[in-house]
Amino acid sequence: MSSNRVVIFDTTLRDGEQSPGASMTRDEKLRIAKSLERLRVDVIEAGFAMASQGDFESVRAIASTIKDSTVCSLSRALDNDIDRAAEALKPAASGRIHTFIATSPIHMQYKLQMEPEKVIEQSVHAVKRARNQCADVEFSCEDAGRSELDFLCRIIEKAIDAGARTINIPDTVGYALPHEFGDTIRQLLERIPNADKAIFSVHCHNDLGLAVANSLAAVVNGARQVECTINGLGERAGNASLEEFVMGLRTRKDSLGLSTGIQTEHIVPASKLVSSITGFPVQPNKAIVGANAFAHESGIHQDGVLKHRETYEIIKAEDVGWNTNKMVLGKLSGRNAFKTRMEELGIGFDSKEELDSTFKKFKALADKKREIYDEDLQALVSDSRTDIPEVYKLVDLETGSRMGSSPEAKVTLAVNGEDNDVISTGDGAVDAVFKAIEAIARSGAQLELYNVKAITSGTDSQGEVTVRLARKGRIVNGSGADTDVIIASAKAYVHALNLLEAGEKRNPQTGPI
Ligand SMILES: CC(=O)SCCNC(=O)CCNC(=O)[C@H](O)C(C)(C)COP(=O)(O)OP(=O)(O)OC[C@H]1O[C@@H](n2cnc3c(N)ncnc32)[C@H](O)[C@@H]1OP(=O)(O)O
Ligand SMILES: CC(C)C(=O)C(=O)O
Ligand SMILES: [Mg+2]
Repeated sequence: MSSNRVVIFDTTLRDGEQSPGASMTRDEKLRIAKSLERLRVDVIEAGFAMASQGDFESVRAIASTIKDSTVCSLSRALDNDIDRAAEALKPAASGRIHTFIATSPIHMQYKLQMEPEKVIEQSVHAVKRARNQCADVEFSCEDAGRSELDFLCRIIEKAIDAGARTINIPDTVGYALPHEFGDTIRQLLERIPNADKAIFSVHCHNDLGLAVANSLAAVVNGARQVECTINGLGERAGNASLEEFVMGLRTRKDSLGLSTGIQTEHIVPASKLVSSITGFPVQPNKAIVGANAFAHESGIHQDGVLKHRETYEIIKAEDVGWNTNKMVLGKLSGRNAFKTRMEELGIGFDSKEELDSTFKKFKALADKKREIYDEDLQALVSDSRTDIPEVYKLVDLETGSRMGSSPEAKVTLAVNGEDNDVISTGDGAVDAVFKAIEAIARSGAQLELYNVKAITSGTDSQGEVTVRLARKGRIVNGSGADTDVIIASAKAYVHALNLLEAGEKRNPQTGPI
């Protein structure tokens, strides 16, 4: 392996599972392990064999199935733990025992209640015992981020002599700052005489949101394995996120000169699988795998991306497994994105004026509605393209409802350009509106059908109303759309009246117009 290659050690199934509420069954872990193998993760930490019979069986099942990644089990620096890990890993094509012990003064004194010399002695014993059963042994100095450098140098030198081939420096409580952590790695590599006999690894937690930054600082200073998890899952605030670290390295190869073996186009499917199995949703603005990571809503950005993608994107969505980037139409969008989306829907514009007037309607709708869907756009155009004379025009509408009394509607309807006001009551607000319109129009038409449909889901959805009116053997379907369903109903009724006036005929054989 080249010295510029960083080993990716995924611990979603071990540290990731330590996220409260993220525990996984054996079969779920196996599915995730297969997806990690597809990603070409170098090492999969499958669990902590000593933790429970279930975890032992998960490690064993993964060790029996996975062929292209090394399968690893965690163990304390205790004989029984190590033996249990070795037992679980027996079927592995390539297995690793990962043994650890805390090295910080606070952990040694209060948690382990052991003298530092005893910690060194127990580590050496543990590494040797692990090496007797497995060629690939990793040793971790838990809470290295708060350990004394001299002590780290001493214990690591002895662990390497005992046979550890990977030395992991965890920032267990996410305390380190990138410049400090990078410096620790550099000093360890410089000061430990046998450092060249092992790969130095880091395992960073995200308590200060610095896990990926610290991991990057570590590889810049010579670490060549990074422990991470899909979606940044892990104890407390989580571990360094695999997708962010890997894409950081890949995107900034110009500056870092380092690479991994990860097949990045499998990142998003892996993220979705982990999220669905654990029930931990991915926040929309999460880098790389969040739903908004490649979405553009504002007009200036959309225009830039449409002209040249790299103006606002440093990664191609397809490279990490999204189908494509996306333009989200909303009140901040501009003409270029609007026109492009309409063209994708097969809707062209004959003139700039037509584009401008439809765009104006789109902006008015977007002011009322948070997200505009394709169906909204289609409704917008069909509303504005029905080419009929406007004998009736809805000018204003006011409704009032109170429990225990009939709703009231005040409608202002222009007939051939002349405004008329009427107030009506009805069995419901819509009935009151229709009665008010009829009181002015006196169309003599029969209401044959009234239908409301939410064009999209959500309470801010546009309601699309269809009103079918019949008069003297003619039947017409009027339609109207609005985020206010009462207004949509009034628009649909008036549209139907105009269709009747336009004399569009019903062919009884072919159904309504
Ligand atoms: C930083 C990390 O992520 S470390 C990994 C954390 N993950 C887990 O703990 C999940 C799995 N853990 C478990 O299922 C259980 O804690 C077990 C099975 C490992 C141990 O359970 P128990 O025997 O009941 O011990 P308990 O969890 O209460 O306490 C841990 C013991 O291990 C000791 N210990 C902790 N780390 C180590 C270590 N690396 N090497 C040796 N002993 C250790 C503690 O000092 C304590 O010993 P004590 O009981 O003599 O005081
Ligand atoms: C067991 C070790 C590597 C760990 O998870 C930590 O220190 O955070
Ligand atoms: Mg950890």
